[in-house]
Amino acid sequence: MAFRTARNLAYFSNYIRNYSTNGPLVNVTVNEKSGFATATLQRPSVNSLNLELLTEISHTLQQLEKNKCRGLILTSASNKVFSAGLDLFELHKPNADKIKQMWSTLQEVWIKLYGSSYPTVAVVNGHAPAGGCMLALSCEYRVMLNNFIIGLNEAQIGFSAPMWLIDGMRNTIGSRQAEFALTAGTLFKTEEALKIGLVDEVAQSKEEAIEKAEKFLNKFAKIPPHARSMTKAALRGANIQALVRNKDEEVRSYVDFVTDSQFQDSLGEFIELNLKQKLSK
Ligand SMILES: CCCC/C=C\CC(=O)SCCNC(=O)CCNC(=O)[C@H](O)C(C)(C)COP(=O)(O)OP(=O)(O)OC[C@H]1O[C@@H](n2cnc3c(N)ncnc32)[C@H](O)[C@@H]1OP(=O)(O)O
Repeated sequence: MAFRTARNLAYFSNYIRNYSTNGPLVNVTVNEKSGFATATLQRPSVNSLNLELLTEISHTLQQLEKNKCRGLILTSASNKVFSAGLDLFELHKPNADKIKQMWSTLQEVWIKLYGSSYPTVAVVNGHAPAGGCMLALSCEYRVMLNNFIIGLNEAQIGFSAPMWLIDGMRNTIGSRQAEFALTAGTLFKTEEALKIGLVDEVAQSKEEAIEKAEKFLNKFAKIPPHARSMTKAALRGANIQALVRNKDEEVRSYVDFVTDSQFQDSLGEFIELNLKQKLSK
């Protein structure tokens, strides 16, 4: 194929890069000029994290690392929900093998996103409870749109967030606020989240949020990427290593916990109370 113009060439290379990372549940576009990638979660209707979506996010992060991504903006195709967290219908009356894979892939996603060598921003353009908040917290910067909620509400559902996520929350909002928030399973409105430092900026539209995200990523334009990533690794490495050491044990105890009848009862009640779609009896 002959490239008649530089524009044609740029279009083709953009196509190749999109092609290599895109899947049905995560759309990735790369701005050839800035080198920034935008990964858009698009699992209808609320980007709940089932095994398929988690696997695709994990694959996307791996590809971005391999392609020496200059910066990532993580966002949602929905204008109401960034991500509703783990797929609660898949946690209810589960297949133990699938739950095992789900948790292990969730750990992988956190390790890759929290530990990425490139800078990351979450454009939180919708609600972000539990696993949705986890994705946003793994990024280095959060820009959130007004009138949504974000937080780690695991306690309300009947379990505790894992240690690595508690540490992420603590590092972001401080120990005292983290203790209040996690023990009560608080979901914060955008303005409240800004006040406690759970999000960094508020935007009125997705376009404005993307602009703010790019402005954050551009701060690193003159910083040598290896110096930036070494510093990030020094700051985040201990948390990652703690999970890596305990990965299999955590999966085992999580599977035991989720399959226990006491948790299943409390999850069933939560679903009945909070989600429109009722359980099939
Ligand atoms: C994260 C790492 C460690 C911790 C591990 C796990 C923690 C978790 O992630 S557990 C998941 C916790 N998630 C929640 O508590 C969110 C529950 N959902 C909501 O609060 C609301 O749905 C939400 C605020 C996200 C959106 O509200 P609405 O815009 O009003 O939408 P609906 O409530 O009508 O929901 C639309 C549609 O989506 C289904 N849904 C919502 N959340 C989930 C979910 N987590 N899993 C699966 N499905 C979900 C809901 O049932 C509706 O379905 P339909 O009735 O078929 O339309």
